Amino acid sequence: MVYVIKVGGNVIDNPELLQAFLKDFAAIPGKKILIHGGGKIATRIGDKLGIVSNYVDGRRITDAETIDVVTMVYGGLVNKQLVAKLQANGCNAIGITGADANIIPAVKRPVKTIDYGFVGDVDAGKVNGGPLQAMLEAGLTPVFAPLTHDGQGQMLNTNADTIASALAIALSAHYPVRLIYCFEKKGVLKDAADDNAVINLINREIYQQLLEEKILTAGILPKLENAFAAIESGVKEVLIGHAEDVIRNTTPSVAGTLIR
Ligand SMILES: Nc1ncnc2c1ncn2[C@@H]1O[C@H](COP(=O)(O)OP(=O)(O)O)[C@@H](O)[C@H]1O
Ligand SMILES: CC(=O)N[C@@H](CCC(=O)OP(=O)(O)O)C(=O)O
Repeated sequence: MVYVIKVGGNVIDNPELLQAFLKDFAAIPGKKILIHGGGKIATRIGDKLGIVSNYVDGRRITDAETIDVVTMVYGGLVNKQLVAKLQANGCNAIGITGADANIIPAVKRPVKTIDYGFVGDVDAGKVNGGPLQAMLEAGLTPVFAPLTHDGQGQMLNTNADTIASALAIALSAHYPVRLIYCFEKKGVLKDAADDNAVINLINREIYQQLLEEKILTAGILPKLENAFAAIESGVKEVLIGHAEDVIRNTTPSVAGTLIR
């Protein structure tokens, strides 16, 4: 089993939670990949530079100045800090973006009603799993920043949940894969204000119902859409759960929300 694990910005932003998560992640035996977000840190550093962040439907409008900020923040600061902390925990991490070894080619999102700027759309079928497999077989743990490229020299900003799903799909051609979304809630909640109202299982039918009841909002929607995309393209299991439960979620007795 290969574990493809995504950790979100709210965990990265919380030093204690992050430290505990990285220690647990490092302790997971076998082949694994980490994908990180960092949207909040990019916003903060952008603000310091006078480059204000704008979002539409949870996606950052990435103009020419913003792609430079996110390339620095995700590909540099966040990625390398995570790698150094994993190394300190005995995990042989290698930090990369989707441009490295051409693992994630993407297409700049076409302008329709909204111009997202340098945002990359990924076709999971075009992900190059080969270099990833070579790293895993060499005992390395790839750590991905949420960045892709257009093959013509331009870096692109891609949502980290989408990258995790695309990498999980590409690897599922070679290994059984469990995709785990780790964030600061115990799972998908039936009531966003009640941290204990975890929905244990979501299938397409339940998902439709939850959408109609308007229980799901903002941040959780891209996670679920990417989770279903993964399940429907060969990924064996997808879990959405708390970063504190990451070890448990690599065992059969899972905590959080299972997507089926
Ligand atoms: N039904 C729900 N269950 C869990 N989280 C929800 C729900 N509806 C909205 N959310 C929000 O979605 C957020 C997660 O999205 P996001 O911040 O993008 O995650 P990440 O930290 O992984 O990048 C949570 O912090 C939570 O506030
Ligand atoms: C295109 C787009 O929106 N990209 C995201 C990438 C970072 C991300 O996904 O971070 P979290 O997982 O912490 O939300 C952004 O710049 O915010």
